[in-house]
Amino acid sequence: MADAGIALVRRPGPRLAEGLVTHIERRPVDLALARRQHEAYTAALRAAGWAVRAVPEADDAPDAVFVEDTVVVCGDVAVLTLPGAPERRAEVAGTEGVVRDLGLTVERIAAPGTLDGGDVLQAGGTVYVGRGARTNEEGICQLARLLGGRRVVPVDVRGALHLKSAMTALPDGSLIGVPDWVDTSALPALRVAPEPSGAHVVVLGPEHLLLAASAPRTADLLAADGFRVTVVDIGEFEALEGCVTCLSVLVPTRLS
Ligand SMILES: NC(=O)NCCC[C@H](N)C(=O)O
Repeated sequence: MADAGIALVRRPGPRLAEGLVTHIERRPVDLALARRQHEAYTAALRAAGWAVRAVPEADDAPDAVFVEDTVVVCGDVAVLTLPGAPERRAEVAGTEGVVRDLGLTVERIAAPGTLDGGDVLQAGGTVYVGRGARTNEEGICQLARLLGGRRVVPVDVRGALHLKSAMTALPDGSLIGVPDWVDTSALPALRVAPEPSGAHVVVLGPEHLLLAASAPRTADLLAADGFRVTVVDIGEFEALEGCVTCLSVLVPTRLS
């Protein structure tokens, strides 16, 4: 059964260990283990009802596995990004082919705008966009125009790579994360995640969440709230500042 929608993923390439690190110390990455972790992550999406669609691999792009950063899907519109890190811009072409195949309306961020998908958090009817090292004001303005009609709220991010490194949303649109990493004055209440990696929650279904194994206290907290919580070990991606959110783009089934 795969009725939740389509999940875009991209397998880790041979140069994964060369991926960018900004806020953490570089440590070695075990490519074979990363590939196994990615398969388990993909299996968790499938088990939750998502039809997994592979974006063509991009072997020369070490960070290509973090496919979320290449596109923002909002309703029927797919906005191809212009990643803030020049090293990552070649990743977008492969994603474009797939979103065109899905029949989405394709738009794109253009220079001098920059925008990473990891900075875009859709929560309820609001689109929060992180303003920081990877996403600039011009990128946010372009996104707001392309998503015309949606409420777009810029949020300053400090000390974290992306907005979704710092906070994500639960199925009811409420926020969970690390208050020190975002300008909370732009936000409604932000529930404090007991550990930093608990800031990253993927909504697999109305009562089903995906979390990293490195966030056991957050997993317990959300399970106590009544959520079904699936946990995956993504340690080799966390070594490159990745999280559960950035390894996929979920395109929910549109009900008509
Ligand atoms: N959305 C995300 O959180 N993406 C993680 C990207 C990690 C990658 N090493 C980078 O620095 O771009």
